[in-house]
Order: sequence, then C-alpha cells, then structure tokens
Amino acid sequence: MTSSQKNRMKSRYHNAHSVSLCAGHSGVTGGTGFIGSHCVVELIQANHSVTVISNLANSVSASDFIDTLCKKYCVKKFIFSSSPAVYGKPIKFPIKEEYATGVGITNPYGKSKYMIEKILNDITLIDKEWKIISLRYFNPIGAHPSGIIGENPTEIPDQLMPFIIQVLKRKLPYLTVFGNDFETPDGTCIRDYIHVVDAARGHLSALNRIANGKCGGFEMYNLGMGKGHSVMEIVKAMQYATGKNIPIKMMPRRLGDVPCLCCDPTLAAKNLSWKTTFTLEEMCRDVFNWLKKNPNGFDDEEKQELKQG
Ligand SMILES: O=c1ccn([C@@H]2O[C@H](COP(=O)(O)OP(=O)(O)O[C@H]3O[C@H](CO)[C@@H](O)[C@H](O)[C@H]3O)[C@@H](O)[C@H]2O)c(=O)[nH]1
Repeated sequence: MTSSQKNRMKSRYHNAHSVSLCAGHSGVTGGTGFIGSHCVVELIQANHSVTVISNLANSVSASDFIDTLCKKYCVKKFIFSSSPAVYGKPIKFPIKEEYATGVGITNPYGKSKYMIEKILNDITLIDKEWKIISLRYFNPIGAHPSGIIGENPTEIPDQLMPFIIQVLKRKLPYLTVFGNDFETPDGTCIRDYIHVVDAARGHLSALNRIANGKCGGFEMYNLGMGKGHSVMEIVKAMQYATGKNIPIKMMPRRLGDVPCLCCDPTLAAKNLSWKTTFTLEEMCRDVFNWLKKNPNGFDDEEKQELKQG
C-alpha cells in the first residue's frame, strides 16, 4: 500500500460512522464528522434521542463499533455506512444493488467496506434478531442549509469539494484535477453527488424501515441522485455559485480512481421512500452559504465580499 493510499484510508476511517437503534434511542458513531453531524441533526428533528460517539480527533472504526459496543449494549439493529467503492470498477451503469461486489476493488477503503458488508450479512443469517441496513451512499457534498455545519477539513483534504473549499479560502493555490483522459465526455471522472442532508435523511428512512419491522435481515441500498457530474462540471457549478474563479492544474490520474460511479436509486425509493431533494446548484449554494457564515481563512476584503454574497 502506498503512503497516499494509507492516508486516504486513514482519513476515510476518520469519517466512518454508523447509526444504531436501541429501544427508540439512536447512537451515532462518528457523530461529529461531516456526514455523522448531519445525521444527528436529522435524527433530533425527527424526535429521536441521540447519543453521539466520537473521539473528536479520529473517530471509531466500524469494526471496533461492532465488536465492542454492540455486544456490550445488545445492539442488533443498525445502519452501516458503506460506499459505492464495494462495486469495484463497474462496467454497467447506472449501478444497481444486485450488481457484483468485491471484484476489482481499487482501494483499501472499498475492500474494507466490502468485507464488513460480508460479515454483517453473515451475522444476520446466523441470528435473525439482527437487522442491518448498509447504505452505499455516493458522493455527499453540500452543507446544512442553516450554514451552521459543513465540511471544515483541518488537513489537506483528499476529496473534491473540501479541496475546492480550501482553494476558495486561498489556503491552497489551485485545484489539482486528477486526470482528463478518462473515457468520459470531458475526460474527467464522473461521480453521483448528493447533498449531505439527503444522505443524512437516508439514515432516518433506513432506521424507520428497521423500526417498522420491514427489514428482512441484511439489506443494502444505493443513495445517489442517479445522475453523474464530472469534476469539471463541479468546478464550474462552484464558480457559478460563488462568483469566484477556481484555478485548476491538470495532473495525471490518481491511483484507484474509476472513471464513473453513478447509481440507480430506485430500490431506495421503493423500500425506504427516499430520494434526493437537492439539485447540484443547491448543493453548491449551501457550501457557499456555509463559507459565508464561517469566513475564517478569508482576508478582510474577501469577508466583506462574502457578506454581500
Ligand atoms: O483534489 C482532488 C480531489 C478529487 N479529485 C477528483 O474528484 C473526483 C471525486 O473525488 P473524491 O471527492 O475523492 O471522491 P471519490 O474518489 O469518488 O471517493 C468517494 O467515493 C468513494 C466511493 O468510491 C467513497 O466511498 C468516498 O468516501 C468518497 O470520497 C475523483 O475523480 C477525483 O479524482 C480531483 O480531481 N482533485
């Protein structure tokens, strides 16, 4: 494993979270992270009592959570945060849940998610009391529309939107675009971006399915818009939303990136009554709104500009 792969795996474990259900009470591991914190807001708004489990610096990995917390507190119902990375390098689009997983996975992160899904599936086969929903959410971006929570990386980020945020804040001089020679219309990678609030609401829908006794054991769902956007489309949408130029530098492909990940979200619509509600423009608007309310890193003149929107 290269050091960049290790870092990517490390930073993604930092973001790992799960949502569990125990006698009407929800526990969110990694509840102070980007997705976890939005889940906590949605759960509280839906009148759940919530316990947040986080070490604030790094977070708890999914496997630690299963081994220790679940056994101690007899938690047998929870949501696992999975990833489209379990599909490896898909050849058919849009990706459906029934497509093969585990073949051609290009990074350790995807491999770990795949292996944990297998273990969870086995657990539900052995003991019928376990009800687990694995959410394979595609690329969550955006920020809470209130502007109170959003993505605020402390280190140089790996992911596209936090990187763009750092460029907008002039903490980084330009966005490095990893590859413009993919088999896509503009040559840059295509991903299925969803608003982080939609991703959080997906957790709530999944918890409701379990609470209503409808979950058959181990189930997995794609959470995505069902529509892909390229890296350059995201850059343009963010330039439009912010009115700011985002300098870019073309670089070779990043190890492990697949050209396209775009899902079919109809199973989630059918069983979870879930679908995306925010457009790409709204995701970018909410990032900008969050930046305006959290202007640290901008100079005074820019802060003034941000205030004026
Ligand atoms: O500085 C950057 C960062 C990213 N990208 C590109 O932007 C796209 C999206 O990258 P990123 O935001 O890192 O998302 P993914 O690589 O698609 O990884 C996402 O998709 C995985 C599933 O494959 C998830 O599980 C991860 O959590 C999630 O970050 C990719 O084409 C990257 O090459 C750049 O060009 N420059």
